[in-house]
Amino acid sequence: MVLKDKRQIDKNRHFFQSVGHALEGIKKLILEERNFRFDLIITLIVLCVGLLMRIAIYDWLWLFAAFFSVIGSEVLNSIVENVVDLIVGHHFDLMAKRAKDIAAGGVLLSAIFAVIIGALIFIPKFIELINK
Ligand SMILES: Nc1ncnc2c1ncn2[C@@H]1O[C@H](COP(=O)(O)OP(=O)(O)OP(=O)(O)O)[C@@H](O)[C@H]1O
Repeated sequence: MVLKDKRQIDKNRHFFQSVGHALEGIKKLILEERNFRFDLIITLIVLCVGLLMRIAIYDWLWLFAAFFSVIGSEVLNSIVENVVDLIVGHHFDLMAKRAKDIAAGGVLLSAIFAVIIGALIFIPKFIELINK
């Protein structure tokens, strides 16, 4: 049964099996993708600062939009890298470079979005703290 599951290529039979595979994917992201771990650490730090500064619910909504934008694009980047590697292996290929660079560009754009959101929320709070 376990062996069969490990080599499964047919559809998941029930909801919990799908969730199990999704959790396995998240575990792989955490263990094998350095940039994903970096994003999680930054997210945790920003969460702690947000809690300490007691930011408003409206600010939390923007922060979570930023977190999931970065994490989502990092996941897409990992998918592209894995699929490209699966197709071309270790050969240099201009289309592989194009796909990987575009995926990395998506991560950079969402990181810029997150930095802008963070700056708009936290810079006024820090200025307020300094002027107290
Ligand atoms: N098969 C390939 N053919 C051509 N260029 C490639 C190939 N594989 C990787 N590259 C180039 O090398 C860069 C880094 O490769 P890759 O994305 O696999 O490394 P990485 O360290 O996992 O990247 P990231 O920092 O996004 O996690 C790519 O953005 C691309 O420019």
